[in-house]
Amino acid sequence: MGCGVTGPRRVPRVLSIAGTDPTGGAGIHADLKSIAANGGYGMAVVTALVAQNTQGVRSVHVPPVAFLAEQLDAVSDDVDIDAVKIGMLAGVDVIRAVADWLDRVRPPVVVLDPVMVATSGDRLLDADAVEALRGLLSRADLVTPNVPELAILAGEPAAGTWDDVLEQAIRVAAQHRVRVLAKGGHLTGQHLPDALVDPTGGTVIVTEFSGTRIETSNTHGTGCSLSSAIATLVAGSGDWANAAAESKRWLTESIRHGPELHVGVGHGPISHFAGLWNRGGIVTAPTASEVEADWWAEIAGIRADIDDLPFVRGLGDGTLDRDVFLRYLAQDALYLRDYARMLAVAASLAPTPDEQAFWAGSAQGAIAEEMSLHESWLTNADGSLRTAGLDSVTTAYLNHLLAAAARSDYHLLIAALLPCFWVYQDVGERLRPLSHPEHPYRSWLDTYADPVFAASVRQAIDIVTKAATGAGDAGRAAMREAFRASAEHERRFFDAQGA
Ligand SMILES: Nc1ncnc2c1ncn2[C@@H]1O[C@H](COP(=O)(O)OP(=O)(O)O)[C@@H](O)[C@H]1O
Ligand SMILES: Cc1ncc(COP(=O)(O)OP(=O)(O)O)c(N)n1
Repeated sequence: MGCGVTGPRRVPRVLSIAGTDPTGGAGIHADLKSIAANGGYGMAVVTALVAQNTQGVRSVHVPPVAFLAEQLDAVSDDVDIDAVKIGMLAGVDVIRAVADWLDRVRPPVVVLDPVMVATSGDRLLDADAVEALRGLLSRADLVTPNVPELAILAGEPAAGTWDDVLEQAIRVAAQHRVRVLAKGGHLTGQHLPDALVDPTGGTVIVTEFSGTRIETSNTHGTGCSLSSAIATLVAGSGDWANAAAESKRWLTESIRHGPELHVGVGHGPISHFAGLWNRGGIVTAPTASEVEADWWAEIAGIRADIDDLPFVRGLGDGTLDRDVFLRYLAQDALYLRDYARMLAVAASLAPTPDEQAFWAGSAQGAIAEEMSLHESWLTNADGSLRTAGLDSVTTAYLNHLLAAAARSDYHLLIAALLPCFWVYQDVGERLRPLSHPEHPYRSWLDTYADPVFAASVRQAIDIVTKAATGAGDAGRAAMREAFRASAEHERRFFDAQGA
């Protein structure tokens, strides 16, 4: 069985073919925001320039249709389009040009919002263009009419109840063999459902999405935004019902925050990015090197204290009592045995094969180091092993690591594991030059010259700081604290045996 590894998310490339709204609430402006808010890369081809604001439409200018065709070709000649959302089409000539282009390019997802009349009551589609618009239905995968638009597509009077809306949507869906998103915005009442009517599997499947009407006048561009969101999400997942459900959830959140924007005095826009902003979307993350500098500075005091410890000084100048040193190494060997286990847990939680291999390799390295300590230092003259039990300082350090591992939180665990690499190497860097042929701890000091160890410290720092950049503010703060606490345990570990 192949176990896939998640790569970077593919960003759907979504084209909006629609009119403009200089106040940014509807048309291509709303579409681009909606596409971005739902994780897509937005592109736009303008069908009509509309002088409008939150109070209404003042005039419409439709550029020559040949220029529309040029815009469409400019995009499709260059970009692989994952989804198209079609909004305001203005008139018959524009509809024909878009239909021709769709027939040539055949984008994989086409969502048609059959824009006919704005909230203000102003026409956005010529009266004689309705039949041409019906002709586009067969080229769409989903059509998203509001109540009056659905009635016009059905050639019937507008529905007055949700049940009537659903029946009308089923008739339109069956007649044109196209999915219809029936929307309840133009009905009255607290309950405000939408429903996906899907005839594409032979029988018509109706999936209803319940909702509650928000008391607000910020509903300008809701239809544009909803249809763009669905096009974007379905391009990513292929799941129409889920895309519609998620889009409605996002739209509801965005409608709720619309009034905070204070845009216009009429029907104001929705706040497309409110959810993102509220969840930290405009906070920039530090780079990995900024995290590295910040964390290193955070433990500067601990590092200075370590350098000053009698144990470390004695280790450097060779005056350290041998028995004290051996007690230290005995604890180190005990520590390494469990540290290797935590490294193996990190390997099991790692999100990529490279990181998995790194932690697994480090676990193996820690066990090898423990075994070599026994061989070279902890074997008594009679061949027996010098034994020791875990002291309280080693136990506390291991408990800190165990707690991080027990939470199965990869980020937290690797932050807690890092000081054993980094602080150890840092201390060694300063001790190593003190080594000389007669130094009693020469072989131990010289291990710090090992370039393989230096490379693995570098890799550990890179992995952990990169993970921290993507961990979010709270996650990064927790990682920093786990890192600091481990550095403090390192200090106590050096200090524990006295000197
Ligand atoms: N006041 C509101 N509260 C919550 N959702 C709304 C509100 N008004 C519209 N919606 C939602 O906005 C979307 C568009 O609705 P609708 O008004 O029916 O279409 P259009 O904007 O195309 O005229 C639908 O998902 C609908 O449920
Ligand atoms: C250029 C343009 N296109 C569409 C609309 C209508 O937008 P819609 O999403 O239907 O929003 P309402 O304003 O009708 O709720 C528009 N005004 N301008």
